[in-house]
Amino acid sequence: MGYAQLVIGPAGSGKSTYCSSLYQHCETTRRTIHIVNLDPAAENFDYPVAMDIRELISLDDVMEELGLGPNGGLMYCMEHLEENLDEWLTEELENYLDDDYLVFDCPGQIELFSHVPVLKNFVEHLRRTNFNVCVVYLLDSQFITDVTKFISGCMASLSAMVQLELPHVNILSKMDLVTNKKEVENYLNPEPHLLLAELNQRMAPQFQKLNKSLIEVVDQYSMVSFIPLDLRKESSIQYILSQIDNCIQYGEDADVKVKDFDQEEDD
Ligand SMILES: Nc1nc2c(ncn2[C@@H]2O[C@H](COP(=O)(O)OP(=O)(O)OP(=O)(O)O)[C@@H](O)[C@H]2O)c(=O)[nH]1
Ligand SMILES: [Mg+2]
Repeated sequence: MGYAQLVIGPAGSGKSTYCSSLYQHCETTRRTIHIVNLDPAAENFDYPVAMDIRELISLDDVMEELGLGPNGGLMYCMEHLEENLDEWLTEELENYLDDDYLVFDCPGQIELFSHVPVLKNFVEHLRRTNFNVCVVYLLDSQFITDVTKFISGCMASLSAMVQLELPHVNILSKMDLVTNKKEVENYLNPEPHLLLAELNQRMAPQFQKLNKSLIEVVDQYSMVSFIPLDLRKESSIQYILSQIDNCIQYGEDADVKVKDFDQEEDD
């Protein structure tokens, strides 16, 4: 069994920075993780790159040869990745054995996890190769200064959740930049009825019914929960990692054995 995090979220939300901080954290705690670059447009890395999509396809070549712009070029690269899952990914994964822990640093184009099947097929491939996968969705705390932005952030995360159908951890990144901590903390675990009241207050009366449905959707998918990430604090990274580990049952082998044993005794 292998373990993997798929780190996604809007452009600039802090995915690559999160990956490198996680790497550093694991170095200090003497834990081995491997970071994989899935962004064909990435150029500088603060972490050792274990696998790299740029070895499969070059964005510059694609843009030049096909006359595509940066976003169209990226989508082309990702589709190329999808077509080469069986060859490229399978081969690359052969370097990783049982119990290895991979973290995939994804590009920020929202289409990738909203309406093209690339990442879905990617994770299905990982799961077939016996990986436990968790989606780590980063949202920039700078963008949730009011309820409308918060809901829009939730909806984007939700679209990833329904597409990928994986355990899902929402993270509010860049907490060190937040000046009004109280205001943001209100959105970490908000009461749905308070969100609704706030939304109704912000918007014209004809949207009340829609607002109610929106909040219900978000609430029923248990979306309204974000873990704050403050990279200045080791404890913050540690906590997030432990939540994710929990989702993918990393390090629970010992527990599982104890449970099996107990069960046998009960039977
Ligand atoms: N202050 C602060 N800045 C951050 C933090 N995380 C990321 N940044 C900055 O935000 C910018 C974008 O960060 P990246 O890690 O490149 O974001 P990304 O999600 O990988 O971006 P794309 O790959 O382009 O989608 C950079 O200038 C980072 O230095 C954080 O926790 N605190
Ligand atoms: Mg990045």
